[in-house]
Amino acid sequence: MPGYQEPTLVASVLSTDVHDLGGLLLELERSGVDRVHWDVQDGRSGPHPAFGPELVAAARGRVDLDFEVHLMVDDPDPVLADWACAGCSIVIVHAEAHRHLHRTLFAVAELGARVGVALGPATPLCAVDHVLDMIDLLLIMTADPGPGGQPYLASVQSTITAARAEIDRRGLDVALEVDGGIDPVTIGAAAAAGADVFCAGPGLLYGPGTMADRVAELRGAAAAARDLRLPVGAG
Ligand SMILES: O=C(CO)[C@H](O)[C@H](O)COP(=O)(O)O
Repeated sequence: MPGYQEPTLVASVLSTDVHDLGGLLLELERSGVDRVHWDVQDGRSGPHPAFGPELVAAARGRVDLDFEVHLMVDDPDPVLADWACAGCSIVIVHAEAHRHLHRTLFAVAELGARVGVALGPATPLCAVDHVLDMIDLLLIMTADPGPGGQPYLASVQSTITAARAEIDRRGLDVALEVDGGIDPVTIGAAAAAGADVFCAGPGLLYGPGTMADRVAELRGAAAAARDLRLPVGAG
């Protein structure tokens, strides 16, 4: 199945006390998480100002995990370089923020970062139709921008399904990420719809059991749902 990857697990650290961040990053690395997701909200597109690039640059040297930044801001262009230079290998901007999305995505690529575009839960897939062939990652929000701990919006399921179908129809190498309300049950729904990258926040960081247990449970649930999609012998 073109572009359909092994499940990638991404940890959103939005809900973390910055004083605990160093230890948490090391624990995430030990537990087998694939990368760290930094949520940036400007008080308009998303309600809470969170991390700045200086803090992320300081964290960059602490772990080998990949970093991605999710810019939930109305005007990301002035800060793209700050985040790429802070060590975020994937820079994700919102399609809703732009009249000139191509220009912003070219700017991300020129900075040497992988190019990501996000859709809010109410935004239809056609908002990225014209850029799908120039991005590395499409992030579909399965909760509104805001704090962690919101429920998974099942109404977004059809957007995930449509995105997977379009990526495969065009034979594109675009990772399909979901973000918001991901838990051991909803991760299966998202994987069954075709997502292959799963961002989870407080449930992954602070849920029951050890972090390694939670990582294994989420990854296992995603892989099981993914395997149901695959024809026998593929994978
Ligand atoms: O984008 C986000 C908030 O806008 C977060 O990544 C997301 O909410 C993570 O937390 P949870 O897994 O609890 O939904």
